[in-house]
Amino acid sequence: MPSLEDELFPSTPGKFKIDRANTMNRQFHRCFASTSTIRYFTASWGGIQWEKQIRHSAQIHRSNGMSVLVTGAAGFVGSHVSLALKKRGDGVVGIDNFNNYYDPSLKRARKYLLNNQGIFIVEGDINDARLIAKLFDTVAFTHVMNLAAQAGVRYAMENPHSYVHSNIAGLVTLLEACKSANPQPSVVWASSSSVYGLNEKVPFSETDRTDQPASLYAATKKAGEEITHTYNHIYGLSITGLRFFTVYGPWGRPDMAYFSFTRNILQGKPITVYRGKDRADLARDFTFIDDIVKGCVGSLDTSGKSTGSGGKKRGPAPYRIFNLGNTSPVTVPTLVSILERHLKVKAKRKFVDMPGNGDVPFTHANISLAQRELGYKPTTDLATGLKKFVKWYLSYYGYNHGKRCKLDLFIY
Ligand SMILES: O=C(O)[C@H]1O[C@H](OP(=O)(O)OP(=O)(O)OC[C@H]2O[C@@H](n3ccc(=O)[nH]c3=O)[C@H](O)[C@@H]2O)[C@H](O)[C@@H](O)[C@@H]1O
Repeated sequence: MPSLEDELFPSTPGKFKIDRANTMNRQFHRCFASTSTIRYFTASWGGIQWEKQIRHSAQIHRSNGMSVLVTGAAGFVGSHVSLALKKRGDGVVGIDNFNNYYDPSLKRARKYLLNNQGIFIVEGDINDARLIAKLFDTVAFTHVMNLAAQAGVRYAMENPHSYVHSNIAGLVTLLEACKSANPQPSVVWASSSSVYGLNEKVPFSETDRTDQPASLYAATKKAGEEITHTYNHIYGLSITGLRFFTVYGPWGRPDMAYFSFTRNILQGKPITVYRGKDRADLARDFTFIDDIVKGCVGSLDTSGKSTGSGGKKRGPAPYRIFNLGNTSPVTVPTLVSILERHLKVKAKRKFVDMPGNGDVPFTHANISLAQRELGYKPTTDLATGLKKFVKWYLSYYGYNHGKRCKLDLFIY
């Protein structure tokens, strides 16, 4: 029988001790920032004690291990990847700005779990060049896993500047630090399936055109692919960009459809199901978090070295882009039916024509390149993955046999 921690963080085989009482005592407040202003929390950093914690967290506990700076470490993918790396003995230091795009208490809960495993998360923004430089002064990171980003396709119409802030300006600040670091780290970062935009050729291959983004979000991710290319070309940074396909699972993002549908279904509220042209169902190549974690770790393991020093390229370095999908698209109405089955509650569907807000009708990944180069092989179908998500959701938000439990807020 799987342990509680395996259920909470299924991507991390083995035993982590988790304080059950504390991780359960949490209430959900809101989905994401209701105004167009994202709050970026600033925190103080530096000092002997702080540096000691960073070094301790970055310590490697296996031969040929790596020390990885994970940005967005309190985020969905970031927290899972950090734990998986730590678990196998790599050194991990996290950074996260804990913004309020969605309920920050969920990010705090993830941080709490990571802290319990000896992972230190710096509260700060990747736009803070002094902070990033300080981190590189303190630790010679072998790898950077950049998962800090402004996510969400439709929110880009509400708050376009937050996408430029994190996905472009923040990325450049981070790459500047990487290029100047000695030794330079290898960089793996999160792009998105949304770069395929209006591409109609299926399944989507890495060589397909990506010059027709349908949202500003997609445009900033595509810009990231071009920006990282220049750092590879000029400075010799080893770069791997991962095009994630609608990642879902336990500890996921409340702004995503599977998560908000679950909440509404349980609360007896209607859910809005978008439909495409001629009332066609929309479909996504939903990919389970454990599979994504394997793809991220495989990318770090095969990244190859950066070749620059003193800010100068000394030879060609790897530049790679991979699809990380499931190769098995599922329609949104089917997603809803699976949730109904797992929740044992009927959804109140409201069908609406897809608004022109950046959505694309379908995604479908060709993963043969990742399979060949990374040994990437997704193993979780949507029904199985959603079952794990629902189980986590019910325990995290304190549902008990259909009834909402009254729980205290957890104070960190
Ligand atoms: O893979 C990706 O590239 C992207 O996947 C997701 O974006 P999306 O696929 O739009 O995921 P959801 O927001 O969860 O939407 C899933 C599907 O549900 C539909 N949907 C969404 C919300 C809603 O209220 N109703 C509804 O039918 C959407 O149109 C879409 O077809 C993430 O939110 C992005 O951050 C990520 O980069």
